[in-house]
Amino acid sequence: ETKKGFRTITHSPSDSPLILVAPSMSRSIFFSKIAKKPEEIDDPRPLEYDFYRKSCPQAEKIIRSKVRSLYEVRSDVAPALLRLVFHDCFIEGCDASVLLDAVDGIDSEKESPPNETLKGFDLIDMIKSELEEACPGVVSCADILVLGARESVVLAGGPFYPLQTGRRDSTLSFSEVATYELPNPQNDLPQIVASFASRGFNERETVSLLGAHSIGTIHCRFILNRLYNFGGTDEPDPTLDPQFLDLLRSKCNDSHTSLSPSPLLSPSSDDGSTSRSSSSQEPGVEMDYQGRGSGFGSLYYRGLLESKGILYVDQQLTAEEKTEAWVRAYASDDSLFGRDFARAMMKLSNLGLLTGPMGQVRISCSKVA
Ligand code: HEM
Ligand SMILES: [Ca+2]
Repeated sequence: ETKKGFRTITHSPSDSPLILVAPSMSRSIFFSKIAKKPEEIDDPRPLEYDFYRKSCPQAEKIIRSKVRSLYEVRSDVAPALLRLVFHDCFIEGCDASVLLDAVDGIDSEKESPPNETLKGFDLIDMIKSELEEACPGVVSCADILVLGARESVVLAGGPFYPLQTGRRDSTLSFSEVATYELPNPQNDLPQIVASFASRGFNERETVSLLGAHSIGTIHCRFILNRLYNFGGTDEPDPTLDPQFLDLLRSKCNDSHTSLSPSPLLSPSSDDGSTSRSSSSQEPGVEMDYQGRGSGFGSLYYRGLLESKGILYVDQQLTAEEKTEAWVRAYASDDSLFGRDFARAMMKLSNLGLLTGPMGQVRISCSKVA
């Protein structure tokens, strides 16, 4: 129905009167500015599938192929990008806040103690620079993070999951929040459950997300106390399988204790002995320590059932029946794990949405535009 160049649109059966919209107005502007129900007026624009289809049609393809080509030459690409998205999304949502550098003496999340060993910032920069060449100023760092992590999961043998895009980048870094709200590897089960519940994840989702610990490396500093001096006892963690204890001790020997004076016993204190640049030389244990090849998920959970969890926090998943039941389920059913992990990753990737007109699209992911 046309009336002097205006289309008449009824946007919902119950809504009246009709609203006149100029044909040139984009659908998104129309829906975000005019057609919202009163209680939704301040809501941000929702994410969309292939948000960049007009503004940068190659965006998702560029991200996919760049992650793949980096992965071919560097095996640590997948774990680095997967961990990065968790540390971003868990703190004030998926807004690339974790990527910002400190400025003018204001601390950055990057430098907060739980993020000291985060890797992959250089990878994000490489992906971003290709996108900037193709379509300057269009693709957000927050979208690069979630899409890069999805590609990493697939490359590591995990499930594909659909993701919408259109996230925008924060102008703030939340260093204090990261310090206190990122889970700690020494947390016990009630602490883990409470921490994930605060972000909307139930126990089943929490157990499935920890399946991310199927890939990557754990630096010795995170497990030394379990191996040599558990809870100040001068003894190892009694719940560790004895043979596995020997294997871990062979990779992380006692002399490391004096090299890195247990940041874990005082988790939130920065003892200054650990910098990102040195962590790559630090000894560690491969999550896939037996080199059993691909097996994203089930091998991790089977390890837990054999008391071979590497981090204390991993082994805690078997501490109570309610979560152990999910560990058992995932250990024996790959496709159940794949479905649950995919769904939980989608949920993680949509935490705390920052969409237009809020936030910005950074040009360099480490700096506010
Ligand atoms: C209770 C929750 C969690 C705790 C306490 C935790 C803690 C840790 C710690 C201490 C490391 C070793 C870091 C290092 O040695 O440099 C690690 C590695 C890793 N974490 Fe988690 N994590 C948790 C949940 C998650 C989740 C939900 C994901 C992703 C969905 C994830 C992904 C990873 C990955 C991929 C690595 C390997 C990183 C690499 O090799 O570069 N973690 N985590
Ligand atoms: Ca964030």
